Amino acid sequence: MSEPSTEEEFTARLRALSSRYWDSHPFHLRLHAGELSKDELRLWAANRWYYQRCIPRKDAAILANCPDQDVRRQWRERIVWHDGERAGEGGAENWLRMAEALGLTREEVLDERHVLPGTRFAVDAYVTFARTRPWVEAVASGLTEMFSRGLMTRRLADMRERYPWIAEEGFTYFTTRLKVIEGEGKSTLDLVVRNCRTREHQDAAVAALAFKCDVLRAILDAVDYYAVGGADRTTGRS
Ligand SMILES: O=C(O)c1cc(C(=O)O)c2c(n1)C(=O)C(=O)c1cc(C(=O)O)[nH]c1-2
Repeated sequence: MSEPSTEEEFTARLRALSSRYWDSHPFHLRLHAGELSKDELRLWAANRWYYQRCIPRKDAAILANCPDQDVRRQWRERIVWHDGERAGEGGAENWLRMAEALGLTREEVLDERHVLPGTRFAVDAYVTFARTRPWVEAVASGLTEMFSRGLMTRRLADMRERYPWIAEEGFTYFTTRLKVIEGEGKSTLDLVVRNCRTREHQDAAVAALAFKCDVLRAILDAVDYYAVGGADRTTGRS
């Protein structure tokens, strides 16, 4: 069996996956350049909703699989952040408000009528991964968040500038997310490094992060196909 990487080498291997992250996806490039129509932005928000909705279930699967009380105490905060302490609060609620600011009704987002098959398959694969893999691999798969801060900061600035018709309340999801993201990314990285001491575990964590990058890109592939081609969502034909 190979020797484990040092902490620095292991961290560098994880960070190197940033090239596979969804910031460079053509759909994100068009979003940032201000090139999306209102319908395309709505399709994006309604599909991302399915990801947002499933994240707390993914995190609950991690809790269920994790025997370490300290880790569980730290991790459960994520579920509270997304679901809120009570109805009408939390990240999921703020995502819905953004969808409304883009012109969608709450009902059409909640009933998932715009969620594309590719989005559903990709997001469901992420939840299944967290349910079925060791908890530390599932935690490692969430490390895409290390890469998300720069992207989200740019997205917020570009959307405010390039889509001035979006009301400021629509951006609360991103402004509040940005406040927690740096701390979460760093503590998640520490957790993965501390708990992956063999080469085998380190390789599994790198593979988990690569898998997650593919989940995210698959969501945008689905949205991009229907947005660019103007394909009919029931037949898939242009
Ligand atoms: O807007 C983005 O680009 C972006 C990316 C990611 C990510 O990289 O996984 C997350 C989020 N946003 C996000 O808002 C969020 O709550 C989140 C949770 C997770 C996760 O895997 O647990 N990723 C992300």
